[in-house]
Amino acid sequence: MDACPEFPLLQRLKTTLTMSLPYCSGILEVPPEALKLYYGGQDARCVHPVVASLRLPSLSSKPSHRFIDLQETATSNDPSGLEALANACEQARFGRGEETVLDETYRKAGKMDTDDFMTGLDIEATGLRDAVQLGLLSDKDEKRGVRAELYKLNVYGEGAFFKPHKDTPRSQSMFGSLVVVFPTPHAGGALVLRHNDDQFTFDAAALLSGRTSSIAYVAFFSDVEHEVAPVLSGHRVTLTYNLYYGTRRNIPAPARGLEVFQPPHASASTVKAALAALLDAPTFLPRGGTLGFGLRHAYPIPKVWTHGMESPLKSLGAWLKGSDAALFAACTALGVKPHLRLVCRDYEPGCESEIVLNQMLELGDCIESPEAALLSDGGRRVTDSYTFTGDAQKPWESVLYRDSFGLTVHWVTKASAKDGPRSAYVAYGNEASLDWLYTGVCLLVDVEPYVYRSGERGAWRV
Ligand SMILES: O=C(O)CCC(=O)C(=O)O
Ligand SMILES: [Fe+2]
Repeated sequence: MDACPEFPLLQRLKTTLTMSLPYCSGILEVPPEALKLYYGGQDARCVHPVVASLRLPSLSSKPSHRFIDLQETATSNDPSGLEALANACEQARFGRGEETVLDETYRKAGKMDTDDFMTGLDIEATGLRDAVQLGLLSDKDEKRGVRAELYKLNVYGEGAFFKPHKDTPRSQSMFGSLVVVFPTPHAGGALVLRHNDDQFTFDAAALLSGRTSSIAYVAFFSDVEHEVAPVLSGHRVTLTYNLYYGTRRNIPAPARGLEVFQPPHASASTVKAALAALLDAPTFLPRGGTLGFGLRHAYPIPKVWTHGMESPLKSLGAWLKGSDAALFAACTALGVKPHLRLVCRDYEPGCESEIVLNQMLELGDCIESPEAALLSDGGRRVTDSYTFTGDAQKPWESVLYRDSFGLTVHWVTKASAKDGPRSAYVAYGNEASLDWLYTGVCLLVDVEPYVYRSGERGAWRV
């Protein structure tokens, strides 16, 4: 019999939570003003959408000022507004070597410069900039912040395309591009991305089908080659933004109305499906147990904890982001309670066991055995600790500590030992010395025995 038949399911869950991609994509529901577009010469940028909408009749009577509600085009059969927008565009050029060239065998599309139009889409207020930051920057870079600079409006009519290329970085801090696709009726025009040996397709026409108040977005790093396949019918209207590293900032949880497709870890429904498939396997933890996940993002937890400070775990649930938020939501949706905990290990040289805490402790200044102090203050020892390796030959790496009162934890992803708060204590060995209790933050999930979870309460089946 296969030693670990649920291996592919574990692998899927781990990959879902940790996979890093060179791009992110999704759909965002936006307010009506975000789909309003003013164009037609220098003055278009000076027209505030609210003021402009009051003055529409006089505006539209002037041929140099035009307005289009892209939401209306999504439901009407009259393409004249989109044709007028397409006609107001110039032919798009592109960079070839040192030059900017026009070559319709390589790129066929219309373009408008930022001086000549004004979009009602506010990428800050709608949460789009945050979605890009969350989806594209890894754990290590996530606090760098993203600044998005509007670059062009493009209209790809029937037969328009853009052959494979990489975007020209406009400065050293430019690291990528963001493309927003409006819900205008069109077919074809998928964006194909290539990176190393991987290929990804972002088909906005398919993603937006049946939606009138959403935009589709894709953001990718500058080293990603990409091409726009020919548009088969209709008009593909896009905004492109150059992405720069910005100033450090914390990012909030995903915006309302945001549906993330990539990366998978930022989508609660993808994480839920992967976790549900694992819990549905009769061979996985047949007698129940505890699943452990290290949090993958950094949080504004005070680094040094002293007695009297608020519990660092108290408000963390509301702060979770990206994969952590998705995992928490997925557990809740499946009816398995996620518990945020601190875990410490290696606090004593040579001792590899872990102790899980539900609050931070201050050990004080006369500690001979920090381990005993932690255990007497509510800490629980992980007596059987298994870490998923991702290696089919030896799926679990285990550390067993013979003690029948502790916890058995199966770590799908491991908590980094030092990303939580820490507190100082004086350890007495041969001589007294200042030492630190280091903690990591993790999420523990109690899994019921298979007979219970597969019964009536197996509500996680999706
Ligand atoms: O419209 C797209 O999806 C990509 C456009 C593009 O590659 C560009 O403008 O450089
Ligand atoms: Fe491009």
